Amino acid sequence: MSSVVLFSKWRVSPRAKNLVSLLPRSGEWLRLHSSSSNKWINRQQNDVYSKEAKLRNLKSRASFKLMEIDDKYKLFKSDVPQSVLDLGFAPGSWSLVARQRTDPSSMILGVDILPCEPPRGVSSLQANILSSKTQDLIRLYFSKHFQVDRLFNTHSIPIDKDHGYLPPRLNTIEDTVEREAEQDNEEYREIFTADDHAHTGKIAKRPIDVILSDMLMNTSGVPLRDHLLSIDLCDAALVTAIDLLKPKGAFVCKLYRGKEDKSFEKRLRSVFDKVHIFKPASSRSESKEAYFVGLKKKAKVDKVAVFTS
Ligand SMILES: C[S@@+](CC[C@H](N)C(=O)[O-])C[C@H]1O[C@@H](n2cnc3c(N)ncnc32)[C@H](O)[C@@H]1O
Repeated sequence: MSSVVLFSKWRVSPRAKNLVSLLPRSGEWLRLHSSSSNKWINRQQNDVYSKEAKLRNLKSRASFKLMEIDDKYKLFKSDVPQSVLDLGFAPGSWSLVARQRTDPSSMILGVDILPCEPPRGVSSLQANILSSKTQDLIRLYFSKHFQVDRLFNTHSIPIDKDHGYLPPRLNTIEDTVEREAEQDNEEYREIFTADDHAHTGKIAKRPIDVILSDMLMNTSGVPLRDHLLSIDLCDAALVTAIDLLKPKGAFVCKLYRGKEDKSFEKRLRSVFDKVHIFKPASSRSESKEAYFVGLKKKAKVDKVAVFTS
């Protein structure tokens, strides 16, 4: 029996008929959709920050938020190389500001769950920050003298007693050289040259100077849901900061505000000596977003205590 015959036997129930009558005709869908898009376009066109971003060839008005944060809290240094991690970097406005405001030999890595071409001079990783494997890849990028064992399963790493979580169980160049005779070298992928290692001398356990997070999923319009999802992303960024940010390092994190603000602020205070909540002038006043800034990361942080006390 063909599907056409089946379809011809289909009857619309009285209840379904009522529902169908509630649906707008196709032109109305179109009008609804186009009126909200028009609103968005008008708002963008009349917005001074959007105009300025266009004039200055910036990717988006979001650049100004980071500029304001940096003007106030001095995150970037133009005279010493820094390592900067930009979480939720797409489309790249913040990474571009970091690139422009840091020393040219700084390392900047953008991470986003979406595929995105990074700005020139910025590296990128397409990954979900909520996956622990992502942290390993970030560590690998900044610890440039490490080599990664291709067969290494990051999910089976034992917990490190020293600082709580994933230890850098990646192979150093010396380890690999020693084992070269007995192992097939094809199992290892060299990320950078041995010269980098000789130059740097020591392997930094926590290699990052500044961690930025502007992560947010599309808001649903249900404030509590959006707030709790935002808290999850902020906590993931904070875990990354506890594990990978240098002592005295700086942290910036966007939070869609709500009832959990205070507890997140408390966690931040147990990791950083100074904590500020900042709403840049370039952030729309009707938006529930604010930026939580942590400065001077403490030298010793007990991650379990941060999340349990
Ligand atoms: C507001 S946009 C960031 C804008 C960016 N700071 C800029 O200036 O161009 C938020 C980004 O967070 C990313 N994001 C959301 N959840 C994420 C997750 N779990 N892991 C990685 N990125 C995520 C989104 O894909 C989105 O690109």
